[in-house]
Amino acid sequence: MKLIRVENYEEMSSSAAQLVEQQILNNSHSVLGLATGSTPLGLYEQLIRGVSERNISWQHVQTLNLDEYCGLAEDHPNSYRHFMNAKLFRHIDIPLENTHIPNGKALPVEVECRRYEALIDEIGPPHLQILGMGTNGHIGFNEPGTPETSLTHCVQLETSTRNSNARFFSDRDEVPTHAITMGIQSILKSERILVLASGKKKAQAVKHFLDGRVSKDFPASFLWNHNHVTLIVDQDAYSLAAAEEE
Ligand SMILES: N[C@@H]1[C@@H](O)[C@H](O)[C@@H](COP(=O)(O)O)O[C@@H]1O
Repeated sequence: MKLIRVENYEEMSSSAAQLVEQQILNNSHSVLGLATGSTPLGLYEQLIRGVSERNISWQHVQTLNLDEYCGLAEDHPNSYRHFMNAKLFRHIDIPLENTHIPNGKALPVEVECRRYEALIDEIGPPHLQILGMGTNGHIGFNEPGTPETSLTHCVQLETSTRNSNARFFSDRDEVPTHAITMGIQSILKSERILVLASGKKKAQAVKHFLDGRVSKDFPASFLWNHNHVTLIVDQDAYSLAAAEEE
């Protein structure tokens, strides 16, 4: 695991953008694994600027997103499809048909999960997968207890996850109870994985992750079983791990 320590959120976002853009420059037909949440927003802003300022072309790039809420239509303001279109896809030159996100409305959900896993194998796996980390160590929506062998599946969201994501909804009760997520195994198929963590609220999770113990109680720890993981942390997110070093 490669650890990159930076000052703050802006530096984390620009270091991550450099790695993503380098991947696209190396291979214009790159497959990128993308994440939602507030962590990658600064990265996406940088990538949008990269199109006009650094001539990065997304024309042949394909993207696979990690997860989607069950029961929300694509045009629902809180669906991850809506988020990705608004925060990235609409502002870059990627053809929308090259962007893939599980369909939260598809039924039966098991069939949608199998379709998505087959898609990962068909067009992917990603050359580079971007990940945020939940405060409980979740990656995608793989909550504690998820086995390492998991493929794309439907999960019941933990109360803590629903609470932290409630800020995006007008009412906590509107936060969906279930989501479709790529499994741990699906994520580990990626060639390289880039994990981002910023802010004090991630400090405990970062410290836990860096202790290196692999356990299904902390899903991000399975990343230690992958050979090409880079973690970019800012000072606040690293603060508890740093305190331990002293
Ligand atoms: N499903 C997403 C994850 O993919 C994301 O990485 C995580 C952290 O979110 P944030 O970046 O807002 O802290 O929580 C959400 O529940």
